[in-house]
Amino acid sequence: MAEVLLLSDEPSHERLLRRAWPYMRPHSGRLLAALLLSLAESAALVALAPLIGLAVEALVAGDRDRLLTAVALLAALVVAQALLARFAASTLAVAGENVVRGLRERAAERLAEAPLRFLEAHRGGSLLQRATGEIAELAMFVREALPNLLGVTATLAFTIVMLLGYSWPLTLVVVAVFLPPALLITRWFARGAGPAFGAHAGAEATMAGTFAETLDVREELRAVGGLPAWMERFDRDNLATLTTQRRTVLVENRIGAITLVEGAAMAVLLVFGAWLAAEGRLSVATVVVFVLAGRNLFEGFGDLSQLAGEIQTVRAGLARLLDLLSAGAPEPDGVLPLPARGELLAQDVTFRYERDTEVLRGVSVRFSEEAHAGLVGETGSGKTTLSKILGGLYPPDSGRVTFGGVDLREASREEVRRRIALIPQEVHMVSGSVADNLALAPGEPGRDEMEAAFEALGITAFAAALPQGLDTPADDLSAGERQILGLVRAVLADPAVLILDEATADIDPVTARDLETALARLREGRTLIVIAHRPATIELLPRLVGLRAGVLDTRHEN
Ligand SMILES: Nc1ncnc2c1ncn2[C@@H]1O[C@H](COP(=O)(O)OP(=O)(O)OP(=O)(O)O)[C@@H](O)[C@H]1O
Repeated sequence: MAEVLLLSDEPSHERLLRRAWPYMRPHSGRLLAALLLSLAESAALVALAPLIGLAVEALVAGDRDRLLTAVALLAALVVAQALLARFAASTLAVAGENVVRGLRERAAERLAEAPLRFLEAHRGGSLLQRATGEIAELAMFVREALPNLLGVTATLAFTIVMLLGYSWPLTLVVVAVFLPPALLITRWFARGAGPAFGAHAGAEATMAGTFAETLDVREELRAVGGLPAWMERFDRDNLATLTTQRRTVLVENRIGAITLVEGAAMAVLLVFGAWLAAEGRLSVATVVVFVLAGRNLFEGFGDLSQLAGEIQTVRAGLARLLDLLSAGAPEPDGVLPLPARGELLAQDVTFRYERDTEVLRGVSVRFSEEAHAGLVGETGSGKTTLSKILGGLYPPDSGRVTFGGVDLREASREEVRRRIALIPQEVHMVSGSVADNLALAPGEPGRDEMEAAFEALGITAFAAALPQGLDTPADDLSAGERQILGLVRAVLADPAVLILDEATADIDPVTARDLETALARLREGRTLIVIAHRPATIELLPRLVGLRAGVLDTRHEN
């Protein structure tokens, strides 16, 4: 099987920032401005304590002028700090939201362009969770926690530098009492956090997958009475989510131990500071500065630890999102043009959806220009798979498919779509009107072209009978009507080859006639390959290609 990169349930958290940088680079100017504003805000916050110290000194010395100056500066600094905090937060939020928007666009692009095998290998809901849930988490973090994170980190660094300037022995004692145990606790937290938060994100994605599947298989579940068994499975997924969440709470609680260390460090600061002051080695004002700044220090570290839980959640989400962005890379597009008409040839094609099960083995078949043929065989023999490979939707694992002598893998996807139209048994419509769906044809045709296509296929009566014409909601159409629209969409692209998986769903006689009329017109001057289920269709085809358990069945060669 062609290698498909699979998403990991708990992707690596290594070098996350470096891996995310390409998505941040376009907004680096604003991010830098936000960083500078944040640094300025932190500097203003840290400067409050020394200013209060100055005021205390002036008060003790009875110096009224100095006291007034210190108070005026304090007032100015408080206002400046508040303004800077506001600007920093809003600039960072805008920059962060732009980064998140870019990530969202890339994720949507990836899902739209990812190799079909990649999409098939994963549950739709879990991919959706990565592309939406993880991004929503990231957006929330950017808006609410990131400004705080930057501010607190800078405040901590500035506070330590400032305190060293006042009294390095007292600073060292405080740092020595506080920092080692606080760091040990943080490490203890971080060690458990990666796996705990990663497992929780994985469990949530599994549950999202089950949720999405519930909607996909709703009719089958009700028809076979499978709801109780399905709900049991959902309950299991739900319980797994709860269990992993409990683990994250336990890990988060580890960080609470820092408050004990905070208390001990403050006590040491007071006792040692008072002793130094009593010895005359420190002024009372300096002790006041230490007590005020010490609070900044401890609270800042406490805030950082609180944020650590959110950081871990967002790291797990970011890792899963980056995993999606790197794993779901589209197959490289070819560059060669395809001739307007030509022979379609499969040579020794082998294909597996999953490892070890060969669905097609050494299939070689030739469809000359304008040939009409039917693909027949028992259910599961590989007809649909061969049609998708002939249509260039999946590359074969070995062998090749050529059109007009050009390997489809080397041709541009756009050219392949224009030359070979594939109409599946069940044509899915996107939400919107008939016109919205026809507009998906190559070249984005307008309404005039759509009407001309109905006429060319001889089914203007079909178009006229649609309740709201081209504005009829596509959801309201039957399987047969959707397949007719598939043919109309095909004629809009004017393909050289038409591959039709004949609808097996019950089609009313009027729709069946319209379908036959459209097909009869459409086949003129083109290669037509029909996966034929109805004897009436098989009879009309001059050649049959048979498949049996993934190999050509020569009994049908005529
Ligand atoms: N997306 C898929 N992932 C894994 N296996 C698949 C997938 N699609 C088809 N298969 C398997 O490949 C084999 C061939 O399926 P395929 O649909 O090509 O047969 P078919 O002849 O078209 O059958 P039918 O007439 O019922 O549509 C079957 O065993 C099927 O279970």
